[in-house]
Amino acid sequence: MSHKPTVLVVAVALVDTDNRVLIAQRPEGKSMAGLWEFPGGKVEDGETPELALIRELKEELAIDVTEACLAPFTFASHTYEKFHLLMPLYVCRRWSGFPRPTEGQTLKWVRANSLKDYDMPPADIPLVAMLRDLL
Ligand SMILES: Nc1nc2c([nH]c(=O)n2[C@H]2C[C@H](O)[C@@H](COP(=O)(O)OP(=O)(O)OP(=O)(O)O)O2)c(=O)[nH]1
Ligand SMILES: [Mg+2]
Repeated sequence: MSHKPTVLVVAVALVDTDNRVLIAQRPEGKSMAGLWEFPGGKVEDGETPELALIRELKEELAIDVTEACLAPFTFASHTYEKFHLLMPLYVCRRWSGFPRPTEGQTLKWVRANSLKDYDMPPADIPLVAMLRDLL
């Protein structure tokens, strides 16, 4: 029996017309600083996962996404030292606006085959393999 809380985080693979995926490098001062991740964040009380992701994409990348453009793809379920992460991953190919780093992150568009060259949180490793198969 584990006493770790389960934390619900939503994330997205934004895919452009060249089939590249957007990743963001977590800034200094945050947990797992320096690692590359899929944009997203924690689902807050009273939010659906989709509305949380729409909010996070506005906050972190200044883009607008609609719920209809969020396709559920897979999820991560990973035990960290202090909590268990449950993280649905959506795929999104349509948004409005041009993604820009509003929170000090570094953004990068990467081919699915090259995602393995970026240091990502351990929870993300299985997701990378699935994206490689999809794209
Ligand atoms: N966004 C995101 N978080 C991930 C990924 N992989 C992974 O282990 N995580 C973990 C890191 C964090 O512990 C948690 C997300 O927390 P966060 O700090 O980004 O949450 P947030 O955007 O709501 O930001 P904050 O207001 O809590 O600072 O999930 C990923 O690919 N994307
Ligand atoms: Mg975040």
